[in-house]
Amino acid sequence: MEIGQRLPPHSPDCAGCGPGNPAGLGLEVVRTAAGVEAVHRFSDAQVGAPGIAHGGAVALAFDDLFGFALYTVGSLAVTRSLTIEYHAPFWLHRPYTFSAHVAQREGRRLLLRADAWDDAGQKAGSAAATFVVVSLGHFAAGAEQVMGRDD
Ligand SMILES: CCCCCCCCCCCCCCCC(=O)SCCNC(=O)CCNC(=O)[C@H](O)C(C)(C)COP(=O)(O)OP(=O)(O)OC[C@H]1O[C@@H](n2cnc3c(N)ncnc32)[C@H](O)[C@@H]1OP(=O)(O)O
Repeated sequence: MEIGQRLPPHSPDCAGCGPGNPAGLGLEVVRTAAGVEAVHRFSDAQVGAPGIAHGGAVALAFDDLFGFALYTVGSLAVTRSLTIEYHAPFWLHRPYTFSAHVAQREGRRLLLRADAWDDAGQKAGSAAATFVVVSLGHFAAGAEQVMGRDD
């Protein structure tokens, strides 16, 4: 993976980054020297209080970006805990730069950190997460369910 390279979505319909999910954020994520980065503008579909992105949508952006940071360590892992600090409102339609990296690894535990800045360079949020490394089998039951569905 080269610096600046666009990374592939987790799945076509991923709520964070899937291009086929009209209700998703549609994050476009690139590799950086330290980890991964995405510039995102929250839309009217992610509103909470008028003009401000819903905190859950902001958490989705952080969580999904952490999912991309896994590419930098080549491990398959899932979120076990996620903590968000909301330093300032995330205004709709304004660009925010999210960056994330893997800070530490202890056995199956990956400790991840992320920050988000507005276009004036003010920190709007930060996040910390514990991901736990899983095998491909972790996703098998969900994939079977999707393939067997006819609705
Ligand atoms: C068909 C193929 C399709 C493939 C397609 C692939 C797609 C690849 C997509 C990736 C996509 C990412 C997208 C964004 C990220 C999500 O959205 S992930 C989805 C949300 N997260 C989940 O659904 C996870 C649900 N939780 C679980 O399944 C289980 O709890 C887990 C996380 C697998 C862990 O269960 P477990 O394996 O039984 O592990 P457990 O023994 O509880 O803990 C493991 C270790 O972590 C430690 N630990 C547990 N909790 C904590 C904590 N809160 N703090 C610190 N340490 C902790 C434990 O102490 C233990 O440490 P060690 O004893 O090993 O030193």
